[in-house]
Amino acid sequence: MPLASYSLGMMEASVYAPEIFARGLPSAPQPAPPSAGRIEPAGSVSGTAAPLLSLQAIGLSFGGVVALADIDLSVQPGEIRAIIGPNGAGKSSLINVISGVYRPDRGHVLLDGVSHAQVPTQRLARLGVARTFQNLALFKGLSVLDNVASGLAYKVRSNFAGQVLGIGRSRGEQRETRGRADQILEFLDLTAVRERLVGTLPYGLQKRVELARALVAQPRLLLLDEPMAGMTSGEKSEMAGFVRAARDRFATTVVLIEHDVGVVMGLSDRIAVLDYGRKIADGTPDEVRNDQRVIDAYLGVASDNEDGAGI
Ligand SMILES: Nc1ncnc2c1ncn2[C@@H]1O[C@H](COP(=O)(O)OP(=O)(O)OP(=O)(O)O)[C@@H](O)[C@H]1O
Repeated sequence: MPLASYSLGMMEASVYAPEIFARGLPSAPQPAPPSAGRIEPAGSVSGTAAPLLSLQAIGLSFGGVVALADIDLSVQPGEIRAIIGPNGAGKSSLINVISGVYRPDRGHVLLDGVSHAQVPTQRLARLGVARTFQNLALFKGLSVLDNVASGLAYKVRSNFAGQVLGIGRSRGEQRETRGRADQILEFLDLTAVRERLVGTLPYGLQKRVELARALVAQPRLLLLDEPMAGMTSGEKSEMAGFVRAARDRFATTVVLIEHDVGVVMGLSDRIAVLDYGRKIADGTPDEVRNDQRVIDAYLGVASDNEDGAGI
């Protein structure tokens, strides 16, 4: 069986190149994206550029359970790419393979066309990849600002605890980190809750704080694991607007898995559909919506979709 590999090598070289972090946060943040209403279709993404992320023949099993079988996926720079599918289809497994949490049994994950073995989370951040989690992974007893600042902990010399307590190696570092965090808070309309302990915020706002923490490092690739899970329909529209705004503002490539197919259809440039660990469709929202295999896979599971939006 060929060794699985994870491909990030060139990414590492390029992550230190000025163009990635030199994009800079917005000096004058744009107004917050629309908080409700239908999301306009995503802007066009070139299909001819070299993919930022590409999965080749990924296979993953847990004992006798095949979670992923022969999955190919290509993600273009600047694209919002969704992965959907019924329960147990393999979505979480796939995002865990992309983010290096799982090592696939076979296949390759390539970033910028280069392959590496499984990458620890800390190193992923250095390579320009950030993610959010299905179940929030925030420091509930810390402020919103400190949580967002923690998204930059990997790139400063002083450690995170030192920064929070103000005893880090460099006060300048601390100022810069907080300045960046403040800019992202403003961008995501979170400034009003800057000093609140995260655990005291409503769930929808906590999800947005997690997005802020992932975004603060301006990742090239942002992986969102069910970013709208547990939200009301208004909160979902708002979150979708923020994801779109983040892509547009920072040119971040987004890969997301999400149960609410209605939201995904309005937000994504392209959608891959998994069923029983296999990719059964891949295309634009319209192509996917009209694909008979997708319709069949979702028959009988429409109640999973809170809004009953169907496909
Ligand atoms: N850690 C694990 N151990 C054993 N089996 C697992 C594990 N993780 C996933 N599986 C199995 O792999 C298959 C794919 O699961 P996965 O969680 O990736 O699907 P999913 O599409 O994310 O599902 P859901 O929408 O319910 O979260 C399922 O059959 C699941 O039971």
